[in-house]
Amino acid sequence: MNTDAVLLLETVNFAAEKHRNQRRKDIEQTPYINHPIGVARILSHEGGVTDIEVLQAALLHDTIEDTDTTPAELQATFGPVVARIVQEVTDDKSLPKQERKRRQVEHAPHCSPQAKLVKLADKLYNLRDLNRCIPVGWTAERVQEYFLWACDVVKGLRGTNSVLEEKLDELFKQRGVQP
Ligand SMILES: Nc1nc2c(ncn2[C@@H]2O[C@H](COP(=O)(O)OP(=O)(O)O)[C@@H](OP(=O)(O)OP(=O)(O)O)[C@H]2O)c(=O)[nH]1
Repeated sequence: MNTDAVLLLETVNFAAEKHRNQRRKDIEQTPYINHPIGVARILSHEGGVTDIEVLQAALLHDTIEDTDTTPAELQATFGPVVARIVQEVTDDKSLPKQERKRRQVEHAPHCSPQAKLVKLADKLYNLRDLNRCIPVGWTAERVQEYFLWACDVVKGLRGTNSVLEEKLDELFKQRGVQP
């Protein structure tokens, strides 16, 4: 097997173990790992991304934010570039939600191109997921607010991958959100 395939298997296995007890917020309680795998697949399959470190960071993108994984652990296991990309896309969960959301909008234009790719694919996955089914307890207004906020974040990520950006724009248009 080639080196990239071995690396991706190691990475997806690490993410699966870290997220093993977590579920998505949908009624079916989909295993959480479906999300990072789907984000990495959007990048490779739709975005044409072949940079292995970006694909690894996509698989790991929620490990620091949502599990006991530390930046040092990612650095030791996957190297400094992957660890840095994951840190760039990690929210500080100790902050109040509105402040976290505000910081994402503010921070987006200052991310590296690699982190911008992960963020674009993450938003595309989550918006498609909202179209597929509404998370338990969410109102239609909350869904619309997520679209509006995601549009603001994406504004700061533009000029990174035209295919992903066009697909996001189509979703915003369907919701009447002005990109
Ligand atoms: N659409 C959808 N999202 C789900 C589902 N299950 C979990 N999520 C996650 O919920 C988050 C969005 O929910 P919010 O209420 O806005 O944020 P919060 O969980 O961080 O407080 C996203 O994570 P995040 O890391 O905060 O991403 P982002 O909000 O920074 O884009 C998304 O990945 C689901 O079934 N459908």
